[in-house]
Amino acid sequence: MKKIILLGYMGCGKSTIANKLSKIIEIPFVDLDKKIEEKTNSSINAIFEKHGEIYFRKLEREVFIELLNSPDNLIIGLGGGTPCYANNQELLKGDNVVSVYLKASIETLFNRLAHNKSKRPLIADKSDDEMKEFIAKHLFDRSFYYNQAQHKVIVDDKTIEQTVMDIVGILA
Ligand SMILES: Nc1ncnc2c1ncn2[C@@H]1O[C@H](COP(=O)(O)OP(=O)(O)O)[C@@H](O)[C@H]1O
Ligand SMILES: O=C(O)C1=C[C@@H](OP(=O)(O)O)[C@@H](O)[C@H](O)C1
Ligand SMILES: [Mg+2]
Repeated sequence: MKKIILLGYMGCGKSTIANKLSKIIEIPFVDLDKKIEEKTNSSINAIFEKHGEIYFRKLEREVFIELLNSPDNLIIGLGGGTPCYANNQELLKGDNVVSVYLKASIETLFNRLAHNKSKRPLIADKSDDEMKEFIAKHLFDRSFYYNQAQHKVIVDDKTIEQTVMDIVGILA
């Protein structure tokens, strides 16, 4: 069954866009982070705090594979790091998978994340200056993995609706 996968850096809009896309194309949306939180009955912050990032990455891969193997058509919103660990990028190449990279500039990401960092353990404690540098370096490191996606949509200066319609166009 078809899986539409949205990937990209924290704050690029995976969760927001997937939610809206789901309503338009009438395919259910599952947010990988939310699924992990439901399964563990624990927040992403608490998982990082109690068990560390490596434990989270194992869990993330397990739950991602579980979703890919589900018999339903699904839109899956990944976490920002999902394609960058444990060879998960290979899972983006399956026959029934359509993967879309939501590509945002450092500036867009900074503007969105500056007020939305408390639930993101990798940046929660960073000052504005630290964040800018962190995002720039981290995005550079991760871009190799994001660019493995089959499709790319630039999200800078677009409304949620415009980005959703770009994806609808790709899926047509
Ligand atoms: N044009 C836009 N497209 C997507 N998100 C936007 C846009 N403008 C503002 N935002 C905000 O940016 C944030 C994106 O966060 P989120 O959807 O959680 O991203 P991700 O899941 O990729 O980390 C949300 O707070 C959303 O409301
Ligand atoms: O980039 C990352 O490594 C992470 C991104 C987060 O998801 P969002 O991209 O939805 O914020 C979440 O999975 C976790 O905090 C780690
Ligand atoms: Mg998200």
